[in-house]
Amino acid sequence: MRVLLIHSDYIEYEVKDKALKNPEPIPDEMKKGRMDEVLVAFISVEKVDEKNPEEVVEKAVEEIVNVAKQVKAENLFVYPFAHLSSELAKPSVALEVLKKIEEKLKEKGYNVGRAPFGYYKAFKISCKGHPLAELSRTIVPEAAKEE
Ligand SMILES: Nc1ncnc2c1ncn2[C@@H]1O[C@H](CO)[C@@H](NC(=O)[C@@H](N)CO)[C@H]1O
Repeated sequence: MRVLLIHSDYIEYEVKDKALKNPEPIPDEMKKGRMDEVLVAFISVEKVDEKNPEEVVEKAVEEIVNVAKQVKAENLFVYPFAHLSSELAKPSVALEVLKKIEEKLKEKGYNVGRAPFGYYKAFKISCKGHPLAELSRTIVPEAAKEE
């Protein structure tokens, strides 16, 4: 899994078109979204993550919470982003992993938004530009490390 973390004044998105034959079904209110004072996590779920999705969910949540505490962000935004890797997991696994990350972050008390999965989206983001405002993480299941 590849994660790009951007501490932002805001992020906003608008769904434009289907990028998959069967994108995630979404209600009208999810076709546009905005979150302010937010730590945005652009996430590419990778093929290697299919070896242990539960483990990469736990590790991703830990990494995101770690950075959220450092930058004092209470709002988090999970953004499905298929452009951080050339070895992508299949969409069914990716969507489940992203939903689990969202769920577990909420369980930890954060306000969590998520952009719809399987669509082309226009988006605007305002990076805060401080030293910890742009970070990236690579997360792999332990099993993959032994190979
Ligand atoms: N392994 C994966 N990890 C993260 N997201 C993934 C994925 N496989 C499919 N998607 C989603 O389907 C859209 C088309 O690839 C993706 N759309 C995007 O990445 C938008 N930024 C438009 O390009 C994304 O919503």
